[in-house]
Amino acid sequence: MKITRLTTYRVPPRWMFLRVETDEGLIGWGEPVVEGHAHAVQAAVHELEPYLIGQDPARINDLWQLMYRAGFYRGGAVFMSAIAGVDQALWDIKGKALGVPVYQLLGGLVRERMRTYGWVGGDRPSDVINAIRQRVDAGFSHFKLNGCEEMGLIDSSRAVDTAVARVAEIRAAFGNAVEFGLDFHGRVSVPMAAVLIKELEPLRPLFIEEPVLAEQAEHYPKLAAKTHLPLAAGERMYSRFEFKRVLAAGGIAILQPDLSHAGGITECIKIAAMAEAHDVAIAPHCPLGPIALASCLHVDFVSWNATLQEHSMGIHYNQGGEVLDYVLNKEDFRLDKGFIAPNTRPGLGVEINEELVRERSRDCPDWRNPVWRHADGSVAEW
Ligand SMILES: O=C(O)[C@H](O)[C@@H](O)[C@@H](O)[C@H](O)CO
Ligand SMILES: [Mg+2]
Repeated sequence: MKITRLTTYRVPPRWMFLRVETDEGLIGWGEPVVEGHAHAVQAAVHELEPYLIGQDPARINDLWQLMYRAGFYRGGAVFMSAIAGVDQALWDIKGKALGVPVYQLLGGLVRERMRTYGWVGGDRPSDVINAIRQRVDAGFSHFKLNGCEEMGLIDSSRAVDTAVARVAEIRAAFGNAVEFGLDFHGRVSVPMAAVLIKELEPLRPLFIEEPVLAEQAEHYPKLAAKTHLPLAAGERMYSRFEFKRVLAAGGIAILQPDLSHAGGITECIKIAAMAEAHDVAIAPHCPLGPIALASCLHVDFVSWNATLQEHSMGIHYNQGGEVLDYVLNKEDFRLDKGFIAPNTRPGLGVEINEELVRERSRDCPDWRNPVWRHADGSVAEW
């Protein structure tokens, strides 16, 4: 079998799908995208074509190394997301060719169901109580919300108290019947993270995500030494070569590689194994579409240390498109009180509505995240 064509489709709300064709008629789908940079990733995917066209799609490991090493420059969000989408599509083809789901190719199930969580509260986490109540009434118990709005390098006790008060409302309304991660979203500086985490401790969030920006990763161990709250990070790290340093330094209890940013299934399986060796959990990051989510779940179902899976159903970013819009087999993504069962279809298990993908890709608006500024006019981390 040989790879014959790569076609990319930028689709609302902010995703990109990759369709890989073969000379035997088998099609594989991937989701290479960095939110807000779809055009860059689209170019990076098509730059990989000389390494892929005419190649045997079964040789996933060799093609992964070729895509990673042959172009001399490597790593980073754009290149690794391009590789991720191709990798996902190659696993999809392999599973379809052999008639088995990808998790079977990776050694089979380690669990019967996987716990997931969704977002509440939006960019500026307001009205989370009603959002959580709706989800609790539907049987869900695990969520994530932004831990704060923009935060100055050195900010005030009022800013800290506002963030803490919102979380206190959740505990007051639901007690410990719910679990939630607080995403600092890279908005919090190293000094303010220590202050904010300390004030949040009594409210016992399940984890603190991106307590500081990935470029401040050397501070993770120091922050972890000051708190008992589990720290989580990974959505802005793009290969096992980045994760190895974080694991060696310690401080992170939950790694969150993104299956569409960190090199795909081939790479994230390796990251999961490295994490397990350090007694670190994985909770793959996934604010994206169905192919990314399916890829996460195949890694979850074969990784003993996978604990939580993010999904983007109902996420505040999904204006103009929802996770299952492009999926024909919606029933395979049903959440039962937040848990999801393994998808037993061959490959990744996503039956793509190709006609809708082509239609929605024709005039797909560019999504960009908002640009925030502090009161003094300086750029704020979003
Ligand atoms: O944890 C999460 O889902 C992420 O922080 C998410 O909010 C961002 O990655 C967003 O997708 C960037 O455009
Ligand atoms: Mg996050």
